[in-house]
Amino acid sequence: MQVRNGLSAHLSSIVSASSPAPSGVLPGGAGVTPEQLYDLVQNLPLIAAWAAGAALVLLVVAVTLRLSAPRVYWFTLGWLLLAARMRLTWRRLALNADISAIDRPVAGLFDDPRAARSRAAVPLIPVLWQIRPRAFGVTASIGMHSGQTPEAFIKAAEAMAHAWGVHAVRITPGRRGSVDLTVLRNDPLTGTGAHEDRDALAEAGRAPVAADLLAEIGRREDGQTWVIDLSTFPHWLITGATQSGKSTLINAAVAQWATRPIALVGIDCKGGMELAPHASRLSALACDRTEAADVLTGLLDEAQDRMRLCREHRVRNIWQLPDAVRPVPIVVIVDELAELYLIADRSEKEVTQRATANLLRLGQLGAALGIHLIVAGQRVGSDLGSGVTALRAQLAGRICLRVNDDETALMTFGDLHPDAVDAVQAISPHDQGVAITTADVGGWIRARSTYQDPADLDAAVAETAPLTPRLPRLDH
Ligand SMILES: Nc1ncnc2c1ncn2[C@@H]1O[C@H](COP(=O)(O)OP(=O)(O)OP(=O)(O)O)[C@@H](O)[C@H]1O
Repeated sequence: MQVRNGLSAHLSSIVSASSPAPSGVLPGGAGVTPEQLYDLVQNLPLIAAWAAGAALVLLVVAVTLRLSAPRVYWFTLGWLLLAARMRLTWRRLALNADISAIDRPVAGLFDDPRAARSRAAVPLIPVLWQIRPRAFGVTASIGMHSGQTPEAFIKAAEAMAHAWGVHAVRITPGRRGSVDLTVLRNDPLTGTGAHEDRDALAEAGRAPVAADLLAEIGRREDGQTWVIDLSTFPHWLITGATQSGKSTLINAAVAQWATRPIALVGIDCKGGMELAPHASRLSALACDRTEAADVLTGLLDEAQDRMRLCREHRVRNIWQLPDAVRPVPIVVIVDELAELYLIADRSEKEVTQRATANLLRLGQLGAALGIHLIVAGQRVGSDLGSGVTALRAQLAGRICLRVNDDETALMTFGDLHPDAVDAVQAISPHDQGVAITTADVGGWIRARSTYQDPADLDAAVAETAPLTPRLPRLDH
């Protein structure tokens, strides 16, 4: 009660501050008597408690809003916080990222040139203005100083994204003397929105359980489990010299997919030796190029059947089909890619062309139709023909174990992550099972497969033979 009286006295003091100052006011004409000041000091703990309480309530409201209504949160508070961060960091960012201009002293007509030279050069910070909220983030403009060009700002875009904790900053030249900023707070393609879509589909029972297509194969150097997740990267290229640990890694993944309702198809043009131990769990196994061409033709027919089914149900991929009609996913393992592409004599030309064209077509169509490619090779180079480069473009997931030639390292990572090529070349022959692999964040990472006895893996796969789905299109 005493506290309340104190606060009301303080409030009335504020009201009375606008009225003529009574006798005994503090010097300076602030209109605050020593009694009022005493009251104010007395009530400081209460005012602090109120402020802390209000801040806490605001925080709870903000967090709740952010979780339950992200859009409302963004347009009320989120963008203001981002704008404040942009303004607070702008000066330091401009200096560190080399986007400030220098005001060099110039001698005037009547100045002494030596005196002008002795004056210190002053950095000129470009003007950040017109920060406006948008659904994807904010837009803003930067007013450049004379002598500045948009290129310097384009180079600094990544530094801006880091300083402001956003997904990306895009810079476009604006009106003369300015550049326009588009600040994307999340990756609109893979951010929370995409996960929400997937969650919604999963709830409706129309999305694959992510774990169905995900195989755990080892550990990454950031401590996370190394996985091949076909729902993130539908097709994979795996390269590695002999004895680098390729088969161990692929077999570990196969042993997990084999326990699930997934069809496995093998293409092993070296006589089927590598995949032979899994034969009882494979829906089809091709052991030479002619068989490979036939199996791939069958898979393409299967892809066309699935396309027709999707069309009939007016959906864009098999995961949106009703459970009752949804076909099983198919994982096609191609061991030793070069065997499929290299032609020994002209008589093999037609069959090779058929096989490689079908493989490429599957890479282009397969992801939405639940047909996934795991393509492995000791050596993958441009000498295999332009078809290999076209196929590589479809294989977004990459794993490169130790290789014996630079070109294979370049073929595996040179197009997507040139900086990963050096990391591949640093893998020593003693590092069996160590690889550079595609990562969802950061592009690539070092990882090591978990070594499992091949005999154990073969036995585990053999036990799953009764689960083998039949693919009528591959029955010959
Ligand atoms: N993750 C691992 N940790 C430790 N050693 C491993 C690992 N993976 C493989 N190795 C070792 O490397 C040897 C070769 O592995 P693997 O057969 O998988 O290689 P590969 O690349 O398939 O060789 P090839 O092409 O000749 O068949 C294995 O016998 C094993 O001793």
